[in-house]
Amino acid sequence: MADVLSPALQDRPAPDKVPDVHISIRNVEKVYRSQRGSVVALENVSLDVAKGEFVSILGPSGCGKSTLLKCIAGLEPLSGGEIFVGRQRVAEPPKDLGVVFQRDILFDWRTTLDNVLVTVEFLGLKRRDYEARARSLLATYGLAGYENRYPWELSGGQRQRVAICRAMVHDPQFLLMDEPFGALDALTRDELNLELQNRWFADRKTIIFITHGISEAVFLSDRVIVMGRNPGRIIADVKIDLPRPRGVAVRDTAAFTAYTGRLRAIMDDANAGITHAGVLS
Ligand SMILES: Nc1ncnc2c1ncn2[C@@H]1O[C@H](COP(=O)(O)OP(=O)(O)OP(=O)(O)O)[C@@H](O)[C@H]1O
Repeated sequence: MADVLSPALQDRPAPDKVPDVHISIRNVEKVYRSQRGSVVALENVSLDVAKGEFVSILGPSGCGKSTLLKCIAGLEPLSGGEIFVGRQRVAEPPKDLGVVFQRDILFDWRTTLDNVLVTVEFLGLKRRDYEARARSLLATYGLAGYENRYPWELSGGQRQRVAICRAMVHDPQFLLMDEPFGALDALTRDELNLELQNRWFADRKTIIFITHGISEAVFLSDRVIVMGRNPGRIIADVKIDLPRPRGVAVRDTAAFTAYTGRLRAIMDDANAGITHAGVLS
């Protein structure tokens, strides 16, 4: 984990000239303006995510993690810079995208299966073409037999599994996850981390995962990005070089502890407002 300066992203070739870059965030600025003044939520944020890569974003509250995610998802207009998903410059929500939010936002009047198929309806796709996949995804996430239950009949962990199935039902190539397990108890969170990792290992979707959990980020990720605040910006980019697939026992290894220790120190600096001159690799 040597400290090295990364090459300036603006000096790299255009995203459509780099075949394995899936998401390219280039010099992104986001300013929220209101009658009470302006908030610079993101300043000069640049990040490339490769196809099939699992990248987590850590950072103190208010550093712009959710804003960045909404910009990638085409849900917030940029104040500057540009974002590419594949060869497409993001101007509206990309179809090839699944999003999971911290709160599952299931519709109470819809069954589990109908909640999963919401995405298909929203995208104007034919429900019958996706029903078998929806059932199979639910089975993969341990929800076979729950297809006709309503959200209020499910536990928090089960609801979040439904939300993940809903994000994946149209087989998108990339997933954005905003603290999807933040509201769950530690045991359920561990279980879902393991499931997500195994699923990712099989599918190799490109995933950007926001979390406050350092251990969760190290466990799941190929790289962990740390953001600082005022203004929101990237202060570190740490490659997690641990063998895959990872079992829970990896957390007891010295290498894992070294990563969490290093990231905790960077997070402490971020909380204290200390700026890192370079980017870690
Ligand atoms: N719609 C908005 N209008 C004005 N300011 C906003 C808006 N949304 C977010 N902000 C501000 O932008 C900054 C970044 O917010 P954001 O929600 O992206 O941070 P975050 O890192 O996701 O925080 P948390 O970890 O607490 O969820 C904060 O200062 C926040 O107050």
